[in-house]
Amino acid sequence: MRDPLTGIGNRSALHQDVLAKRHQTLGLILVDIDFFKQYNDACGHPQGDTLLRQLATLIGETLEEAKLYRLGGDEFAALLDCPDIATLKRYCHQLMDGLREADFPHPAHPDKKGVTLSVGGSCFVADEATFPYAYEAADKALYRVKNDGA
Ligand SMILES: Nc1nc2c(ncn2[C@@H]2O[C@H](COP(=O)(O)OP(=O)(O)OP(=O)(O)O)[C@@H](O)[C@H]2O)c(=O)[nH]1
Repeated sequence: MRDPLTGIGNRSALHQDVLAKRHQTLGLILVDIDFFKQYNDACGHPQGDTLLRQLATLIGETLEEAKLYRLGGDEFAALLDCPDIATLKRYCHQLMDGLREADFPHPAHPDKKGVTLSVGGSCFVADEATFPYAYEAADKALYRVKNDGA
């Protein structure tokens, strides 16, 4: 249940890990690369693959406590123990700080920035019934950020 490109877990692994942590309070952080299509078009698909691997490493290094997953395409997830929203926010800031420090170039970024990520998260008590809602909340938060151009 690993993603062959990055070696981290895949979507099924995320579901399995949530169920294994039933009744625990968890944070789910979803991460999506901005303008990845343009990155591939400008740098080539193999370099796009390299960026995906580099980001998997970066997310792992900046969120040491988390388990990581590639959900498909340019989407990643991190799952970690998280007692409250303040902790979740701290983790999200930690990730964005790590990305700024890494300063990956993106030659076709429309805002002439390096690689940027959209990040959204939610806290939930793990259960098969709560997970879909937690996922939807994190996904909505991510797309609010993406649409704001943050
Ligand atoms: N290099 C590489 N590219 C991939 C892989 N899987 C998906 N993609 C590419 O990821 C891109 C995702 O495109 P979109 O979903 O439009 O995402 P985006 O360009 O980041 O758009 P925004 O998120 O709205 O900024 C597509 O061009 C896919 O071809 C992969 O394994 N390797």
